Amino acid sequence: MRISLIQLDIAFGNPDMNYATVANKIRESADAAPDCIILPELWTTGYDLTRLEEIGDPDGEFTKEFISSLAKQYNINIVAGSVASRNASGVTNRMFVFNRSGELVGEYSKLHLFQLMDEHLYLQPGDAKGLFQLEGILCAGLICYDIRFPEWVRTHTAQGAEILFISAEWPLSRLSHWRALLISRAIENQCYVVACNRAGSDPNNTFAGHSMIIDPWGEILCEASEGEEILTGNTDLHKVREIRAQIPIFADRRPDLYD
Ligand SMILES: NC(=O)CCC(=O)C(=O)O
Repeated sequence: MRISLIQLDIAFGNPDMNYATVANKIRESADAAPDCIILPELWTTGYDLTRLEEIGDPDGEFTKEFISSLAKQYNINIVAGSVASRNASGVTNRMFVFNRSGELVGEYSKLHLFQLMDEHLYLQPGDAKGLFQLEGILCAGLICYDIRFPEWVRTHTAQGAEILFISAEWPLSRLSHWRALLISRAIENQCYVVACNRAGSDPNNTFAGHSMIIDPWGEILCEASEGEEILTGNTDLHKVREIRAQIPIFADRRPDLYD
């Protein structure tokens, strides 16, 4: 699968501007003929958390229609990062995944809320895994802080996920953690890690960029710089199967003793 990661700056609290930017970036990405595109976390609003009741997308409906039509128009699978999706019980940080026909094939709400950026004050946590199929490949969607929870990531790969799609707004001050955690998740799960971060700053943070694709041996196949960039790379699923056969960690696990 050929994948483009759209590492963009996000206009703080300005969904209209962000939808327009994303439509342009997806059009631009299509030139590299990717099978799949991924966007960063909370790309419609950024971390304008105090205004999410006002600017969050009701049930994610506008975002779903918007992304579905772009997926169809360009014949590309889209892992649509995450958006603030609001309903009667609150706002979730929610990822939507569309296939080339514009069908919704996956949804995931961020499970672990990041207190350092006040998420626990404004967001409701998810309660379900982020597994979905794209082009016959079992994939998992995760959001930013989730990568600090290897036990959560493992529940997806133990069920067979071969590509982890991670959308993030990860600050520059912890860039070393971002890189180390992503490489670790790839090695320990023997899977591809496709991690799309944002660029730029908001009133509270400067973000790291450094989106990347990591192979199941832990090698970084491509890595963006700090600024806005569209990064494209290829995954080869044979590599996942070869490494899982060579070092059979899933067969050798002892989950009966892990609690
Ligand atoms: N948006 C996030 O979840 C940020 C997570 C983060 O920065 C971390 O260090 O973890």
